[in-house]
Amino acid sequence: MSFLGHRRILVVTAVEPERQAVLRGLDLAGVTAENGADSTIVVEVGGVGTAAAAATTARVLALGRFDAVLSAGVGGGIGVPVGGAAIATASVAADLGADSPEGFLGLDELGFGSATVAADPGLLAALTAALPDAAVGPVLTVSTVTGTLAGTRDLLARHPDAVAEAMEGFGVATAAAQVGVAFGELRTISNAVGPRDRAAWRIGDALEGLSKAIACLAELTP
Ligand SMILES: O=C(O)c1cccc(C(=O)CC[C@H]2O[C@@H](n3cnc4c(=O)[nH]cnc43)[C@H](O)[C@@H]2O)c1
Repeated sequence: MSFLGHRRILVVTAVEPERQAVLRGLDLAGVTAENGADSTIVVEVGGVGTAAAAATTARVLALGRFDAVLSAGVGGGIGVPVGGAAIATASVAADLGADSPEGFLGLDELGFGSATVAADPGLLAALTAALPDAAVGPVLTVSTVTGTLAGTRDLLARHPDAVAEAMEGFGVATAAAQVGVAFGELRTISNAVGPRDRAAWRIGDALEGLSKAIACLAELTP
């Protein structure tokens, strides 16, 4: 059996409710995920933020049992409605750099490497085929959730094609790239990126969307 065209896939979520949503989706499709030695799919909680996500991903990938990793969870939508899905063409560390009177200077401009990790083309193709209604574009990874109009405008000016914002993708991607494992990112939308309105977040809708998306992925897999 395979999942998304891969023999052994690791799914990394930030928090346990996201892991449970992924497991419900697999269950809906009749796929069993266990954190055991023989599983096709293993779902791990990595923690919130890039450091925890990268460390967890690196630790689990070091077992050498995986040929793909998917960063999955809820996220802020950029032109994508609550409950909808966003698939990353790349994960971008959008606030990794330096501020300056002239504006933000990213990692690339500073000469310290790249703030972008592209999704694996095969994994991206499998995700978009299974989820034809999902938005497809760069998914931004931030350390601080965007919460002001000025911050939103700055971010969108720098990343006009971005479809979502979350806090882990770049960390998972960096760990995957270092060991040559295929990487992808899937987000379902809990809130719009914009001025902070925590009461408007719909985590439940996004988790339900995540379960449905994962079920679609599993059903499409031969
Ligand atoms: O209420 C808050 O201020 C708050 C601050 C930090 C994190 C949270 C979470 O709920 C973390 C869970 C998870 O959610 C992802 N997420 C969801 N929406 C966004 C967003 O608009 N921008 C960035 N990340 C978002 C993120 O990946 C976290 O892991 C709440």
